[in-house]
Parts: sequence; structure tokens; C-alpha cells
Amino acid sequence: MKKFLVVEDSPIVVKIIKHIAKLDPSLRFDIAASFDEAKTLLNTNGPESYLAAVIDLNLPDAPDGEVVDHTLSLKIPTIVLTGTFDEKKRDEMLQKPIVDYVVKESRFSYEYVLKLIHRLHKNQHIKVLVVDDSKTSRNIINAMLKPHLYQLLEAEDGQQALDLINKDPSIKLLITDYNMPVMNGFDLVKNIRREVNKNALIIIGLSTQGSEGLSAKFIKNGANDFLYKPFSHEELHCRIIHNIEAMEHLETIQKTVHQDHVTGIFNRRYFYEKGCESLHLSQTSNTPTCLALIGIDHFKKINDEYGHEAGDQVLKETARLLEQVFNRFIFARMGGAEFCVLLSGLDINKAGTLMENFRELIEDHIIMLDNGSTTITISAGVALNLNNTLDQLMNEANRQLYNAKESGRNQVCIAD
Ligand SMILES: Nc1nc2c(ncn2[C@@H]2O[C@H](COP(=O)(O)OP(=O)(O)OP(=O)(O)O)[C@@H](O)[C@H]2O)c(=O)[nH]1
Repeated sequence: MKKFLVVEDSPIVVKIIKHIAKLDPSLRFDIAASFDEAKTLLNTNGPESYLAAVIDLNLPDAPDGEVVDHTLSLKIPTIVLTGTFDEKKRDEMLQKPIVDYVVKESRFSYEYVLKLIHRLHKNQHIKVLVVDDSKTSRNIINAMLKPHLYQLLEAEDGQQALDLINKDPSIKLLITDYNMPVMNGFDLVKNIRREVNKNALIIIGLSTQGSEGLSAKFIKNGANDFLYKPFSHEELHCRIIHNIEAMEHLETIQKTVHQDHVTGIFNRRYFYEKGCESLHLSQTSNTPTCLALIGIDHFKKINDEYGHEAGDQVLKETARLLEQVFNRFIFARMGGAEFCVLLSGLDINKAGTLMENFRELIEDHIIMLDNGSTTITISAGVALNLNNTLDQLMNEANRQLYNAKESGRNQVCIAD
């Protein structure tokens, strides 16, 4: 993560920021105690080296927030961190394209600022689509979003937006007006929700005051949230953050549910979920598919000889090589020392050859352990899908794996 710039003359505040930031090694920052020092740092390092600036409003050589104008002119996302409770000053600052205005009240204020910095870092990867037929309205919303570093896209009506969403599934947030030609915001939401659920794309509906029934209608038909125009920068920002954080929590939960805790690759649950879908697709499109079940030979001996942690390292290294070779397929650790790959698009000969190559790669690979090094071998069973269920295919591959083990291990057995 890029570093951030703190412009602050109070040693106590600097000490608190340093203390809190120390708990998170990904946070790096420079400190300037005055406007002059800030200018020197910015000249020396270049404004592009800073993700954001955290600025105190009252500095000896800049008593009226002059540093804020300077960092904004350099297009650095700027967070005001001040001891000033003055409402007028706050309103004046919020008229500028700053990220946020935070009052130094307690340690939570500082934690909030550091959370904002993490947010800015993540926002750089979040695509936001703003849909409004009025160029002026789009410009206003974009100006509010820009300081938060989102990747911004625009559409003039619902149909344009729908086309963009269909073309680019990585769009995470859609902010749409209601009244638009060609396709209004309401129909846009209904159309999107036929394909994309609330956890994959956040939709925030907008409309002018006076259309009170619209908010409930928007939300009932699939929008995550709703705002009446005109809204403040802070209001929009809070709604977006609230929805994005909810989406990220869900993504973390989904990832945990589908991830193997030792190797970090997908687990059996994921394999069955995705594997069933993929098998169904290949059957309807008449595409050949094979399943390979792989077992590390005599894995128990590794645990016994080098210890359980070394056993874990062997599993991780095997998983890493599996990921390297079978990246374009669905693969997972099934449990113990067993891994599985669904080889979609490959006939039995190609699948067998690929698995044989993988067996050789493993055989020749030296695995470095904390307490030495070792080599391993694998056995594998490969089965071709003949309109089977995933369970049937798995059973056949398992029979072949058993044959490979019984025939002396370090070999690939293929179903006739
Ligand atoms: N280190 C480590 N060991 C594990 C883990 N999960 C299961 N094991 C151990 O893996 C061993 C099971 O290995 P098997 O696949 O039966 O291997 P094996 O019987 O030694 O070898 P083959 O007969 O060739 O299949 C058991 O000793 C388990 O305790 C894990 O997450 N980490």
C-alpha cells in the first residue's frame, strides 16, 4: 500500500497516530510538522507517492487550512483531522472535495482516519457506474465520488447501464436516477436483478423529493438503498460505505466457507458446488470432462518423520503446484492428503497426459521444510464423465486412485 502524509504540529497527536498505526504494518506514512515541511516532502517524493493526506487545520505557518488547498491542488485525497468544533469551518471545509472531516475527540477518531485510509486503498479497485440522463447530475455525483478514488463509469440511461453491466461483471456499485429516457431507473433495477443478486452488485436508487413512494418501490424491487436529491457528500459517502462494507463482510464469509484452512486453496464444499454446475454445463454442451483424484503417497510417514508442521508445508507446496498447473480448472483439497481436479474440456487421453506430467513434476520437485527438505510422490486416478453425477465420477476416480496405490504408488491410473 502507498504511504500517506500526516501534516500535524502536535507531538501528542503524532504519538497517538504512530502508536495506532504501529499495530498495522501495512500502514506507512511521512510526518510534516508544518506547511513548509509538507511542501518539502511533497516536492522530494512527488505527490503521486501518497495515497492520501491527513491534515491539521491549524498549523503555525498555515493557520487557516491552507495545506488542505495545497494537497487538493495536487490531487491528493485529503482528510481533515482537526480539534476545531466550529460548525462554520466544518461546512466551509465540506464544500471542498475532501474525503472527510474528522474531529479529534478520542482515540476512535484516529482509528477512524486509519480505517478511511484502508478504505481509499480498497476503493481503487471498486468500479462504480453512475446512471443519470443529466450530465450536470452525473458531474455532481462524480465530483463527490472522485476524492474516494473509485474507478468511475457513466451511463445516460438504463439501457446503456444494462449493456455496461452485462459487458463488465466487475462493476460493484451502481448509482441510478429514476427518471430517464429509454429505460428508467426502476426498470433498470428489475432487469439487473433477474441476473445479478444484491451481494454481487450494490444498487443505490436516486430521485428528487416529492416521489416518496419510490424509495420503498426501488428497494422492494432489488435496490440495496435509496437517496433523495439533493444529498450531501457525507450522506452519499456514508450510504456507500455502509453497503460496500456489508458486501465485503459477506465476501469474507463466503471465502472462509469455501477455503481450505491449511493450504488456502478451495475446499471440498466449493468443489462440489462449482463442480456440479460445471458438469451440468459440459453435459448440456456435449463437452468432454474428466475428474482426477490425487493422493500424496505415504503422507503419514512425512508427519511421523518430520512432524505435523512439515506435513502442512508439504500440503501447501503440493497445493501451490496444483494451482500453478491447473489454474484454469476447478480444483480443491478434498481433505487429508487428497486433492481433486475437474478437467473440463479434456478427453481422457489429454487428461491422463496432463496428470502424468503433474506426477513427474511432483516427483522431481524438492520441498524445502523448516527442518530439512524432502521429495514426495503422488498417485492419481482419472475418470471420464459419461453423463454421470459428480458423485459417480468421484467414485470411479477413487477406484482408479485405489488401483494406483495398490499397484505400487507414484503412478496415474485411467478408467477404461
Ligand atoms: N500435517 C497434516 N496431516 C494431516 C492433515 N490432515 C490429515 N493429515 C494426516 O494425513 C494422514 C493420512 O494420510 P493418508 O492419505 O492416509 O496417507 P498414507 O496412508 O500415509 O499414504 P497412502 O497409503 O499412500 O495413501 C494421517 O496421518 C492424518 O493424520 C493436515 O491437515 N495436516
